[in-house]
Amino acid sequence: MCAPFDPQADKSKDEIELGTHFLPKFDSDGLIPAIVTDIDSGDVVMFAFMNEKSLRLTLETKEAHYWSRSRQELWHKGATSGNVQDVIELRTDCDQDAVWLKVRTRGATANCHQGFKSCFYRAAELQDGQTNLSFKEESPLFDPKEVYKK
Ligand SMILES: N=c1c2ncn([C@@H]3O[C@H](COP(=O)(O)OP(=O)(O)OP(=O)(O)O)[C@@H](O)[C@H]3O)c2ncn1[C@@H]1O[C@H](COP(=O)(O)O)[C@@H](O)[C@H]1O
Ligand SMILES: [Mg+2]
Ligand SMILES: [Zn+2]
Repeated sequence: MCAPFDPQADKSKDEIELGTHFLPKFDSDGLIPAIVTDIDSGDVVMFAFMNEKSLRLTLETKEAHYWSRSRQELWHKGATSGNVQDVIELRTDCDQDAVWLKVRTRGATANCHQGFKSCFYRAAELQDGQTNLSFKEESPLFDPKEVYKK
């Protein structure tokens, strides 16, 4: 099936940056970065990539779909864990080479496969010449071993 958006190639800068047509720019691997935030808190909860198919499925179903580079497969987030991300708004940036998904997450409301609300659950800080990570979320919202059985 045809994607409900045109490729960016051969479009003018004004059409891309100030127009009203979605003209996503995929990189040489056919991927576009997706930043994901929680609709209520505004926190960044995930960063992943989409290909044309996952972007189309996300627009059609209003549930986040990605392309997993490590698993080399289309990934409907939450298919195993139940933590489906309902997409409330999907934005693109000025030059349309990144997307921003504002989501409400189902189930345990954890977006990370480690059970945390956000994948960004640790902060880096320089201490005595060493950069240490400190946990910004107290504990995971689910037990990954139980949920993913691996
Ligand atoms: N559920 C997740 C998941 N949730 C969030 N993330 C984050 O999503 C990002 C992209 O995922 P991947 O690592 O698969 O893809 P990638 O970053 O393109 O590939 P690499 O460069 O890391 O190899 C990573 O930064 C992860 O931290 C997850 N990454 C992988 N999973 C796996 O997805 C499978 C299905 O989980 P559910 O979708 O929750 O059912 C399980 O096997 C999980 O382990
Ligand atoms: Mg990764
Ligand atoms: Zn994560």
